[in-house]
Amino acid sequence: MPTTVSATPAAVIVAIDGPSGTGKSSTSKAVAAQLGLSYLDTGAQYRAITWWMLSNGVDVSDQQAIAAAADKPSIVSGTDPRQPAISADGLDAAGPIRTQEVTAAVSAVSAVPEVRTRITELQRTIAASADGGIVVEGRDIGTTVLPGADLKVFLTASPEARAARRSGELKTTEGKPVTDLAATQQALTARDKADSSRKTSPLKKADDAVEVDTTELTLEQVIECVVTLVEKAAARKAEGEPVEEAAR
Ligand SMILES: Nc1ncnc2c1ncn2[C@@H]1O[C@H](COP(=O)(O)OP(=O)(O)OP(=O)(O)O)[C@@H](O)[C@H]1O
Ligand SMILES: Nc1ccn([C@H]2C[C@H](O)[C@@H](COP(=O)(O)O)O2)c(=O)n1
Repeated sequence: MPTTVSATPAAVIVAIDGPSGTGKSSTSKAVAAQLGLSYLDTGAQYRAITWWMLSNGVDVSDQQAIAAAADKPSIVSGTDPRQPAISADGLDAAGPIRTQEVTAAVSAVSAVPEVRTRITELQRTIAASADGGIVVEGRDIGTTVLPGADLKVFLTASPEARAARRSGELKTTEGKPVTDLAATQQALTARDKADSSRKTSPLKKADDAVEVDTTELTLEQVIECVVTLVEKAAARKAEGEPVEEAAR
């Protein structure tokens, strides 16, 4: 992650969406750190509520049980891009939310409307209190959570590229590296399908989002591209141009 912090001319709200493994988290953290913005990982919030449910005996195959428990845990997110933090009922969830057990259950939990209402409210509150601007990444930020964002970016990449990126970092529950590329790609596309086909707030590119295909780009190139888009959006915002213009 770059260490230089350059000044943005206006406090911008940036929405970064896209399927799994397209580079949303890596890009969002680096862009926020470079431009001195706050950062919110909304996937981590859905993962944290899923982890809480799994740890507290909620049957995650039962939509009604999930809905009934949606308001119970306290989910707290840090917004420092250099030290992302997430807790559920005061317990550090940063490690447990990345296990395969949580990854396998998170699409089902996050599809339940009561969960989405709860987490969306939390996200809007955090974004509204980020006085210096914020980069919020997820699946429905540009379409549902922050439709008035100053800049919307939709990251894509081929399933093969995403699986190759993911397989380098995944661990089994026993702590062994995941080496089966085909299985990784299958799990990733299955999660995308579930996230894109759910009724409430599916994964979807906002009409006014800038699409960036990262398949052939290095992470550094993607970061540079998004930094430029944010700087342009911030300059337009400072000049008082309409929000729709800022997102082009
Ligand atoms: N352009 C790129 N080239 C190569 N590797 C990349 C690129 N972008 C991201 N990566 C790597 O791919 C992996 C997944 O990236 P990241 O976690 O940022 O994706 P994501 O879209 O946030 O995924 P998810 O939605 O599943 O959390 C990381 O190991 C990251 O370093
Ligand atoms: N805005 C969001 C963010 C995430 N989700 C769901 C769908 C994902 O499969 C899951 C985990 O996200 P990740 O950590 O992989 O980015 O959370 C969502 O529905 N809406």
